[in-house]
Amino acid sequence: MGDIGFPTAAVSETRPPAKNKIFLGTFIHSKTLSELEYLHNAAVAVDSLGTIVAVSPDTDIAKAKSTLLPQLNWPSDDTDMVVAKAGQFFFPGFIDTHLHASQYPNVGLFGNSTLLDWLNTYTFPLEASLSSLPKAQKVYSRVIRKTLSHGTTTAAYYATIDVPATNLLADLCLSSGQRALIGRVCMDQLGPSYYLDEFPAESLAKTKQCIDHVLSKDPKMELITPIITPRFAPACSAPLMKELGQLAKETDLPVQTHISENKNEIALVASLFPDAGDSYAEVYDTFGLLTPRTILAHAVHLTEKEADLVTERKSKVSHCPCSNSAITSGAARVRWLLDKGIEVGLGTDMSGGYSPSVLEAARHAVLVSRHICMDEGKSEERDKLSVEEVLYLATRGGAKVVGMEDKIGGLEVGMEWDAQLVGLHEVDEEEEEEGNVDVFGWESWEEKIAKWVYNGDDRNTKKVWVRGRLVHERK
Ligand SMILES: O=c1[nH]c(=O)c2nc[nH]c2[nH]1
Repeated sequence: MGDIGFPTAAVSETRPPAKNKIFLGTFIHSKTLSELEYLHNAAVAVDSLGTIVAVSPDTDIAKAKSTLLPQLNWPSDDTDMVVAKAGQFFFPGFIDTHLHASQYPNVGLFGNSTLLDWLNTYTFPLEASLSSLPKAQKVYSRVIRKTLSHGTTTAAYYATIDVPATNLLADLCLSSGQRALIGRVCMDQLGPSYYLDEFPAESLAKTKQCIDHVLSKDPKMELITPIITPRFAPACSAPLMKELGQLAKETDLPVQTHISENKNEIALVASLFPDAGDSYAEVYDTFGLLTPRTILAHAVHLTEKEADLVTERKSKVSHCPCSNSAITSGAARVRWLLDKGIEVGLGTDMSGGYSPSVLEAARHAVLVSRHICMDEGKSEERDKLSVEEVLYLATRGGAKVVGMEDKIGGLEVGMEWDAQLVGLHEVDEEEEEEGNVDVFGWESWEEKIAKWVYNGDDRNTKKVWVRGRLVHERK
């Protein structure tokens, strides 16, 4: 499998020397929210550190060798050429802005539950059991491999309250080469007695241990980043949220939490925090947790005033349509959030969500937006999200949500090569079919992309790179 895999020690010190690479073929990425850019017969040059250093139109392999290599001063025997086959294209890696690595074994297991009973029945027992490191190793290795195989190059992970298991997740992301935000879950109330931080001070100290661990392994946060993770307001006491808000201010680290997912949850927040503002968003704001680096998952039932506050604080939203439908939380109004100027990305939210695939989240986002349109009297045709728009949310939008828009989400010079090679099956009577998307040859590229969004899966994800390194290859 070539140069797959990183050692687990600090990234910058121990990376094996990588070769320069030139990718050749069709490149597709979002230009704006509503527009994809298609570059055919092009070459993208990626240096040994994984940075895109040239994008060259009208370049085939011969021209790349005769013109691009000399321009870059790269010796041809030290440069790998990666050529897309007919029907294949390069696309930015997906960014999953919200998922619980620890809940992966439970995907598809939610019955008819809704948030609060789902947490007690399915979620807390599983998360608690991951204090067993062999079990955590099995679950975390699998979720990383699985999400990579679906083209997820960056993941904002929740782990559990357990420090060694959370640190293991960080180590495994490093060794697998997946870019990740690693969050130790903080919760000192509401959960069962066997799965709680005892005191705010303990929760804070354990969070700091995980932050230190991540920074000791990747001091420049080139691949993994610690993220402060108050589970959600009902599970965090006021003193704990205050400490975590203070920590966010001191460290300028990102924060992730849940907001306004379910109506009973919102009522619970109002009853638990009568003195911390008038709404769920104001509770977080009271404790300094609504920062420009905060990722708010769900945001299904935000009021106008709350959305305005989120806009003002420049906090971001992770839209989790599979989860919102599966555990009957509601339909988040993405167009409305975007109109408010809020940055939105997509989250699989495993295991509230049942699928590891951001592509699945993208198609579900399209469908949920149509349900909003059918909710007569409230919405307009323009609430519908297009294929182009959900692909933007899956890449550039997600990059903004995780605060990495200068590095990932697009394929321009200066960005890092976090990308996937997608192949769609060209119908041929002689050949066995591969995957669920059939291309007959008369489709435009726009139509091929639409077919991929609605019917594609991991069988179409042929290769995946993070920072220029191959991290998944479909055999
Ligand atoms: O979808 C969700 N998954 C969770 O694990 C969780 N915890 C609090 N709120 C939550 N929502």
